Amino acid sequence: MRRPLVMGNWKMNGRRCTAQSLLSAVAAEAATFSDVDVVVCPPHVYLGLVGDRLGGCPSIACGAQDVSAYVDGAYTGEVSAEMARDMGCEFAIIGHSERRTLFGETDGVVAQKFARALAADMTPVLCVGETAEERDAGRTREVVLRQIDAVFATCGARAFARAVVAYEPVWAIGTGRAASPDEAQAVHRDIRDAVARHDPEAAAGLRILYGGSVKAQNARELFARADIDGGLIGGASLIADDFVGICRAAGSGSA
Ligand SMILES: O=C(CO)COP(=O)(O)O
Repeated sequence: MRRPLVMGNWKMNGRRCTAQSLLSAVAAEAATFSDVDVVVCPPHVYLGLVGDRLGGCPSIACGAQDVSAYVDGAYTGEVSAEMARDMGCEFAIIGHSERRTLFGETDGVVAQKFARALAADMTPVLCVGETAEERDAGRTREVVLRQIDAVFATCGARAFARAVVAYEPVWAIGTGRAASPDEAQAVHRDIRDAVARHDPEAAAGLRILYGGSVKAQNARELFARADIDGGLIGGASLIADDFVGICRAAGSGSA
């Protein structure tokens, strides 16, 4: 019922030439994952280039890694949701743990950005997840639900009617240590139940991605779980063969 979604978050990596060759290699294989929605999220400065390149490949969409909490105005260095939308972005990653920890984004700021993405007619991809310390203290559920609730508080009960959630345990990002399929599934279930308490219809259709050390080797087992609807991929999204393998693993075709 929920169409699988795989997103590549390039983070602050690449140059024009590597972006072009990566996109060409992924686009050339697009027919092998035609039952999966695929989105690439380059650094803002390369959005135009990526948009131009994807013009010939309608099955791969473009997303922003972040948007400003403000609308257009005197905010030096910021990029508004409206600008990202104007450059062809259909999705916006919101509240990635690197933004939360390295750039001090609070739940309140994250909720504001989520609202801006919606207002700009983009699909916000809300990242949630606990740190290693929080996990060790048995606080995973509490932390993740607090992050979800902050968005409901700002955006209202229908906040997730057109949105995606990405569960990215902080301890799994870039460490080579992914959550086990069972562990991830349990958190995804908690997230869907939490959304259902406000909006049962949105919860049923909500795509919940898993992120954190997803590779072509572990993707299929993760995506096979009932509430894992795809992945948000960091490092492996920079390597064409790996990213293509993950996209195929999300679909019904063979890897
Ligand atoms: O942070 C991530 C995607 O947003 C995950 O990164 P890795 O896939 O490199 O662990």
